[in-house]
Amino acid sequence: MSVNAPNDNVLELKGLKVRFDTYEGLVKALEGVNFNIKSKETFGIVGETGCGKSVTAKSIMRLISSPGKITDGEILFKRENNGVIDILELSDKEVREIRGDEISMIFQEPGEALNPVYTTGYQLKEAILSHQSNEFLKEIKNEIEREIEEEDSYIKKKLLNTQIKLIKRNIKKEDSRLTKYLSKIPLINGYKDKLSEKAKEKAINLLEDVELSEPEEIYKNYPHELSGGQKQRVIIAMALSSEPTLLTADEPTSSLDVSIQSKILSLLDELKEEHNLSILYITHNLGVVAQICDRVGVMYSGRIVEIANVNDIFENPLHPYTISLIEAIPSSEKEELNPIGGVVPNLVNPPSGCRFHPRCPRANERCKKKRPSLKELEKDHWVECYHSGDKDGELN
Ligand SMILES: Nc1ncnc2c1ncn2[C@@H]1O[C@H](COP(=O)(O)OP(=O)(O)OP(=O)(O)O)[C@@H](O)[C@H]1O
Repeated sequence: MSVNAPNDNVLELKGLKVRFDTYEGLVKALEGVNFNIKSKETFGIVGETGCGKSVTAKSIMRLISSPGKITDGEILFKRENNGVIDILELSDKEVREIRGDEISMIFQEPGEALNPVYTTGYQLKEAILSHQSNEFLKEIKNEIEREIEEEDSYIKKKLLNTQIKLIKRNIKKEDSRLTKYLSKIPLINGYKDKLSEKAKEKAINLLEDVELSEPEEIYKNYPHELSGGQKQRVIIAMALSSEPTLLTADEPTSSLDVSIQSKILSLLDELKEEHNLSILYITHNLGVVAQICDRVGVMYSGRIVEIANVNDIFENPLHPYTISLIEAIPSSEKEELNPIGGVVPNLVNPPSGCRFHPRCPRANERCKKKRPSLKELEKDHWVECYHSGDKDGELN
């Protein structure tokens, strides 16, 4: 299904709601999330633990499983052919075609995403072949056709022609007994080695792209032989192997030490340019937001409460929650983090009206009764607060 939304957005979330049916009651995890990601930008989602960052990322990939359910909203995604689809309207098969292909993801724990039993090279090659084997098979077919033109031996020509027939069957994913049988005959399955060589070549290039020195060595290593930073670079290489349009990154550096974290962020920034990527970057760390994001959405208790360019968020925060988050950053390494007063709301019985009102220094009766809507108070600066922009008045 194609939806018309002609603009520069790669992704647009509209009114997304997610619920978890638990023994404690219905967890209202996302309560109408709205934001967009433009082509080739890094959009950050920042907020305290439990506010709904990961649930948002998982919803985009349709990875919310029982007891969770997406109950409302739209997730509009601009495909490589420029058609816009609502991910929530797709069949499971259609979603699988997009997930890990046009939309890739990297997660917090690099170790968990790699299989300890296989070498990194094998895993990377498999990832490449799962998306690109047809492209490689077509290249190999053309190469064999050129070989046939130069070949004098009748028998060799015959064998090469049989290889071409087999390649065509593989491109069409014909899984017949004949295909399986022919694929086992050494004289006509030479294309398999060529396919493997092409995937290896691409894997080594990707390992170079993610700036791993000695990529040939890394290719042969098992995951346990790599450091945390090296593993995360391999994961990024795997995520890029399908040449995605959108990369979702859920706290991918939080388990790494600070200097490696910073290098990975710089790498992602470079890769965004080289690979024409848009990135959704999820973090609870405003320092990370400052380093990597172009725009940011501040999330509180299942709502995006402020969206702005990264400079505006730091220099002119308008929502009282964003202001508290920024004030919580210690001004020197010696200083402790200043925690935000109050507690993160219970999502089974969330506060009425604006969910931040119990912790907000500016809350009044109106905030308790009715939730404000997200409004553009300054150019490209959206805020969901009755008091933002004017310390005394009520603008919204
Ligand atoms: N499988 C689940 N079952 C029940 N509730 C869930 C489940 N997954 C998430 N939730 C609820 O959804 C809310 C949002 O969770 P989410 O993982 O998105 O938070 P987060 O902002 O990513 O936090 P963190 O930074 O700690 O990862 C949580 O408060 C939790 O109550």
